[in-house]
Amino acid sequence: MSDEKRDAAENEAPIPATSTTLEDLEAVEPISTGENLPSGGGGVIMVHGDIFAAPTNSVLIHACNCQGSWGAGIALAFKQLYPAAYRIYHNHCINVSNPSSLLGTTLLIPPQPTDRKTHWIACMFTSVYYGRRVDTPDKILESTTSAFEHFLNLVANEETAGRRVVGELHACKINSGRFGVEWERSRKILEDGLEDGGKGRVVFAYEFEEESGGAGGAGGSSGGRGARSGRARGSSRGGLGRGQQTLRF
Ligand SMILES: Nc1ncnc2c1ncn2[C@@H]1O[C@H](COP(=O)(O)OP(=O)(O)OC[C@H]2O[C@H](OP(=O)(O)O)[C@H](O)[C@@H]2O)[C@@H](O)[C@H]1O
Repeated sequence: MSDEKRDAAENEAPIPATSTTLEDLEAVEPISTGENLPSGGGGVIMVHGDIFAAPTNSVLIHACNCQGSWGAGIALAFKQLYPAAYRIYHNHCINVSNPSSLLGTTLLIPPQPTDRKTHWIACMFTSVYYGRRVDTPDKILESTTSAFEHFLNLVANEETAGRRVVGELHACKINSGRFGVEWERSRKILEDGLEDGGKGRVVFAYEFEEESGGAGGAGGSSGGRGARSGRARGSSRGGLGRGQQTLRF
């Protein structure tokens, strides 16, 4: 589908207030035991499961373009599950005179009372555009570095302000689907960012198996039902080095 057609389709697509997807989601209970956390220093811990089942008040981190569309991949699932947060993201993008000025920044959206799940959403602007006009991997990684630094500052500011609870940090394998950047390269940037300014924080990053028509794969499918079309794999605990543990959510 051309970018123009996709934009038009996205504008027409209704955002469901309730759906089977949302009902299903209510049944997903996170299992976060806190086992296998690195002692002392923070880092990235791989987990198996569904990011949308993260504990209440968690921050869900994903990569975004600067055009104000959550039209495909996991972003489409965010749009369906958090319509109020989507409107904040969309307005944030269309209210700047030059969308590319958002590149390398993060928008941290607090939990919205009208959204069904109490999650923060962190939108890391890592490419100006999407589809055929997506930035190069090197440029995306450069933007990821500054966006993640910005993100950690925003979290620290929220904690200092103390108005709202900022819970665990949970990320999908940012940039590794439609943006086409090898996950390990983005993971390294998160690790380095946490080492520099993470204050011992941990980011849980999700291994997520796609079923056909799911969100993954660079330049892949149109997204279908978005992230909910995938399924969690079984967990494996213990016996792994730091940064290689797997937990199940
Ligand atoms: N429920 C779930 N739980 C946990 N992990 C899940 C999941 N569902 C999918 N994943 C995984 O999440 C990773 C990211 O894969 P994606 O292709 O989505 O994102 P990306 O970061 O490469 O690219 C961003 C652009 O895609 C979007 O669409 P728009 O352009 O806005 O329309 C954005 O806005 C950007 O533009 C892949 O590993 C998926 O397996």
